[in-house]
Amino acid sequence: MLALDFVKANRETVEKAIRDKNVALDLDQLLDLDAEVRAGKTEIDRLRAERNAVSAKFKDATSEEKAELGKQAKEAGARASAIEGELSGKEAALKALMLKLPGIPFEGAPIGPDESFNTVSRTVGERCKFDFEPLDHVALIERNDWADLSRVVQVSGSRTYCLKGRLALLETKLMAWALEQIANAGFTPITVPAIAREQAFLNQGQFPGHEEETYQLPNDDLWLAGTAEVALTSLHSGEIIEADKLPILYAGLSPCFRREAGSAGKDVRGLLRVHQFMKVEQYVICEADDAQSAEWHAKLLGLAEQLLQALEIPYQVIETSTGDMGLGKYRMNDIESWVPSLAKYRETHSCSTLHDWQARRANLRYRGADGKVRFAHTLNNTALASPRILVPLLENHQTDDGRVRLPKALQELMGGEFL
Ligand SMILES: Nc1ncnc2c1ncn2[C@@H]1O[C@H](COS(=O)(=O)NC(=O)[C@@H](N)CO)[C@@H](O)[C@H]1O
Repeated sequence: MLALDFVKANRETVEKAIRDKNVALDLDQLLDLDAEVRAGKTEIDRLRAERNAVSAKFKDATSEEKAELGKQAKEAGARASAIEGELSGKEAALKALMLKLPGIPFEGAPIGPDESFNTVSRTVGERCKFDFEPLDHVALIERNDWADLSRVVQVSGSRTYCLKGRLALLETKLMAWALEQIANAGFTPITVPAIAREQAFLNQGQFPGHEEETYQLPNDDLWLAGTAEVALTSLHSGEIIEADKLPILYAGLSPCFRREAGSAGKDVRGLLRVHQFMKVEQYVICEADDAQSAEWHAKLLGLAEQLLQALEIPYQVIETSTGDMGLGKYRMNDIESWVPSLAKYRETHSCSTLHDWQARRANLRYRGADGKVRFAHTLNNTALASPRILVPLLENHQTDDGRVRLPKALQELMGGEFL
């Protein structure tokens, strides 16, 4: 969401963001509707004032004057409620259009309609050269009986899995390890429900627009979130946070649910793209200061890179294009990890700065040191998401006899050199 006065004062910038982010939004229609709503409210106030002025004359009026005054007051009141009736529809339409206003992308973002315009910022880590034919993660799993990817389908349908044995243990320890690493960086570990109300999805930005990617619990008017970001964005909604309590830093652990409605046929083999997964999420609420947001963006990215370096997974950092970063983003850097069997880097992390775009939607405010109340800034990044991270982890560390040598950071966790 953007402030209307910002939109009016920065018309060109907003129009450019609408174009660069491929948003179907007619700014004239939005501003005309806003003008109609404001004119309607002014007219209602005038009519109410007129009715009050008329009523004030009642006490000194003669009986026939009273009849006339009563008629005038009734007419003014009827006119005001008629306008009020029209207004409620217009205000709902205005709110729906306001929710489609894009966050202004930062000037360094590649301008383009989709991910083909993304650029690589940096590549880190040597891609391993195997002196044997490497297996893909599914073959490694089957060889070591580390998951059930087939019989579970008759129970839970496609894109579901059971991790088994040491791989099941590894996932649980990985989540705890990631949570602890981010907690050691000063973030408060917090477990977060995937169950959330519709308003939380509107606040975070998943709605309107991505309802079909979200599992719904219609009997309870609830939905299942695909990321802890949904609940964390609304946890402090409606509060006015004191400046000395900022930044609020959360390391959010939650199950994540995604319908992957638009992904038919994509990544159908194995663990890359599933309906339910676990994720540790880095989340920041900070003051409405672009420099602070930029610092936190770099910090969140750095923490994710630290985890990947500890897991000894080669990766690259992506500068995401205006058309690919999503409606509310100011900036988004994905991190893509090397997947040998695909001979490709695949996204495992996504780091975003949103300035106050989510905070306006979530009514997330703070009182600055100057006493002024402002909307906060929010940022988020993946710390680790499993089972997707298991794909590069298993494949990059496999040995010629189909075992997996654990990176040092995990050997102690798992009590041995091999998974
Ligand atoms: N369907 C899926 N199956 C497995 N992992 C997934 C799936 N969807 C997303 N992920 C993992 O979750 C990470 C974050 O997802 S994201 O949509 O890109 N971004 C977010 O959710 C942000 N809140 C940052 O975490 C992805 O980088 C990927 O590692």
